Amino acid sequence: MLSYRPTVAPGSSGRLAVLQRHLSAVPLSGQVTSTVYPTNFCYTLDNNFLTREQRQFYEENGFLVIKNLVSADDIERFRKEFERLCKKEITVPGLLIMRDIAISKSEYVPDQKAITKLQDFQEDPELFRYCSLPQIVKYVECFTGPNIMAMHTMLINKPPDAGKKSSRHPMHQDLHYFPFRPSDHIVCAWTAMERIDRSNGCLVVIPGTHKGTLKQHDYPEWEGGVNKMYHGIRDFDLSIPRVHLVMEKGDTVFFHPLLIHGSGMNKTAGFRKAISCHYASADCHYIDVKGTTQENIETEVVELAKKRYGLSGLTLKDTWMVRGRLINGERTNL
Ligand SMILES: CC(C)CC(=O)SCCNC(=O)CCNC(=O)[C@H](O)C(C)(C)COP(=O)(O)OP(=O)(O)OC[C@H]1O[C@@H](n2cnc3c(N)ncnc32)[C@H](O)[C@@H]1OP(=O)(O)O
Ligand SMILES: Nc1ncnc2c1ncn2[C@@H]1O[C@H](COP(=O)(O)OP(=O)(O)OP(=O)(O)O)[C@@H](O)[C@H]1O
Ligand SMILES: O=C(O)CCC(=O)C(=O)O
Ligand SMILES: [Fe+2]
Ligand SMILES: [Mg+2]
Repeated sequence: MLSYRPTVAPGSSGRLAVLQRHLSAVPLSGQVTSTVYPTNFCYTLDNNFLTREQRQFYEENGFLVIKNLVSADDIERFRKEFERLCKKEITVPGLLIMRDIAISKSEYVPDQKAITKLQDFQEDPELFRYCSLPQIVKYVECFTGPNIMAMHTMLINKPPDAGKKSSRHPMHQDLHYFPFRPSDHIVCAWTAMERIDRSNGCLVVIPGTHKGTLKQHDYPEWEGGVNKMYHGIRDFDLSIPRVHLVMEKGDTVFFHPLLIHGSGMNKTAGFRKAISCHYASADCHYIDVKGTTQENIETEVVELAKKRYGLSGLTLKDTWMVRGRLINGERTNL
């Protein structure tokens, strides 16, 4: 059985040392049991696929790392497809190609290497294969139940930092972007396409924050600029201990949409790659975000849709309805 050892930010407090010991001790993958579980789990479902340890870990921490879940062959295929898209050998409806703010504002002549992220690849059959990989969907079902929608897809190509620290992703909760609930039936799968550690900007999480509420998000006040829509938690206290998820190629983390996370600066010369999908139960329902902390992101997304597609009068809900794709079961609500 494999076990998972995170690294911990400097200045680890006693509390964090305890957490680290806890994290290292827990076996996280490889076993399917038919144990009957007690009923006090609220973030995972009773489908007997996760081990009791895996369930307990997710319940307490809001994330679960499964080692070596995606094969090197599949990752190679995603990488090739990414290159074809960057070189514009193919075009895909709805695909959003985003450059890093520091690169977009510089004299730098953009080539495929200037791309920081592909979003909304649901119409690209090769990349979308990621979202349907059976070994991923098996885990997803433990959080969403059998009616599964792929709501949001990304291939993140974190560039070498251009010296402005804009390759960082501020600490945030993904639920800020989502006008659907309940949050416990939403989960992100994020797969490392190569080894990812602190040198190239790994995911950084604050364990247990999935038990909290959705916080106010705004643009952080970063001197070197912030990428479009990279909102962060307002007045975020950086003294709170963070856990750095060091992952090998193919390792996959499943995490709750309220889990506070971000990613560090890429200090290497390479483009750090990860592929991800946010899934939700098709039985979730849309909410109106007017008058909530999510109103600011709705305004931005709606403005962008207007600029790109000339459509006015959209809501955040509309932009998600068109992107969602059924993966399993029945498309009931979303
Ligand atoms: C859970 C999940 C949802 C969490 C997240 O994914 S958070 C991040 C979400 N991010 C996004 O959705 C990013 C969306 N990206 C975009 O909308 C686009 O890439 C844009 C930023 C609008 C740029 O697209 P496009 O218009 O095609 O690019 P152009 O090169 O023509 O530039 C147009 C104006 O936009 C600026 N720009 C380009 N890239 C960025 C950037 N990364 N951040 C901020 N501003 C940017 C660019 O400088 C230009 O500005 P002006 O010269 O018009 O003032
Ligand atoms: N000044 C800041 N304001 C807001 N968020 C920050 C700030 N500095 C870092 N962060 C965020 O904190 C998270 C983790 O950053 P951290 O510095 O711990 O990781 P790192 O850069 O990968 O590692 P290292 O500390 O080894 O450089 C990232 O999401 C990053 O964007
Ligand atoms: O840096 C990454 O790979 C993760 C980014 C992220 O958390 C997001 O786009 O929501
Ligand atoms: Fe995120
Ligand atoms: Mg740092």
